[in-house]
Amino acid sequence: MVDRAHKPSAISASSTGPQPQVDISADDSKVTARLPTGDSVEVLLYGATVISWKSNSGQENLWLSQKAVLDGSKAVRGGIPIVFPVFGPPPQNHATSSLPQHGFARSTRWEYLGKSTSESGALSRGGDDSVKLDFGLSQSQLSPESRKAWPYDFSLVYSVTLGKDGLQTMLNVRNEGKESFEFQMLLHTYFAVKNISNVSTSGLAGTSYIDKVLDATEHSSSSPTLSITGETDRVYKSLKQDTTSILQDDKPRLDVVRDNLTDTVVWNPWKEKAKAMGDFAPDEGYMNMVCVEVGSVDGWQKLEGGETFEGGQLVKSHI
Ligand SMILES: O=P(O)(O)OC[C@H]1O[C@@H](O)[C@H](O)[C@@H](O)[C@@H]1O
Repeated sequence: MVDRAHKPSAISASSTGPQPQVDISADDSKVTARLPTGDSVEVLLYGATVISWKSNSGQENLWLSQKAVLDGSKAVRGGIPIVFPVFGPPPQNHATSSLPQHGFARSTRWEYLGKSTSESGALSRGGDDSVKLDFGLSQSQLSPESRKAWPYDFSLVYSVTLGKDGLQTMLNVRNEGKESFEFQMLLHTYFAVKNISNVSTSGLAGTSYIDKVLDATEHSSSSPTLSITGETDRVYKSLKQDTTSILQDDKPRLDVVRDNLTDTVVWNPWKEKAKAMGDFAPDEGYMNMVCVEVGSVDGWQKLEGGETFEGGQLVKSHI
């Protein structure tokens, strides 16, 4: 059971005043929330994976594979899987070495901690409602294998806030033990796009990146935009701009604003790799997605006993 008391609220929430018209339903596998404006979000308890975020126009903003496994037997291919406590294949000779790629958070069932609603939060200008859904994961909820592989006393609170102006997802990490630990975190967001041929991203210039497709070494680019024209797997480090924008046909489609995080991964598997993934469908799905993943993955965050760290993103959709 995660203690929610340690969690600083990502937006102000209130339970007084007129009852907000937010529709929330929760069952054994997922939590769904819909605002009076029509915006909606669906969060699977497995991995606390956001699997759908629709704007009031009905437009889906996240890409989810048609073959995504949603029964809790495999990390979800699509939506927003949470990467913790290690990004990518774990390095040798590190406390995370025995963990699987991207850690355990995306493949463990989380607990729904409840909701709070607000009429004046950061995502609800002009008196409209927003809703914050909290999910928790702590050491006692891990499988025996994960607990053995990473034997630290931690708790995570993941807050998913839906407002008419966007979706905010914040991860709060707390060291509940006495021994310090190191971790990386990343929100592996699969964004839906109309056609990757006419997609570019901006806000990533003027900084170095590791190109995992080319040679896993450091590169830099001064170009203000990045077009995705083939397999792309870049880790941008210590970004100066807070916002990475996804443009479709030269028009802003989504803005991804980092909060207390410095790094961003841009990933598209392209044709061959997409086809080789058993849970990636349809084969041409790579044309309709791009991952822009905010995180802290360059080096490690260290928490002493009793310390907390919080980081995440605010995503705004232009349609
Ligand atoms: O197949 P997975 O484990 O979900 O990982 C998908 C991709 O995730 C990205 O974040 C990594 O940069 C890629 O290297 C990786 O291939």
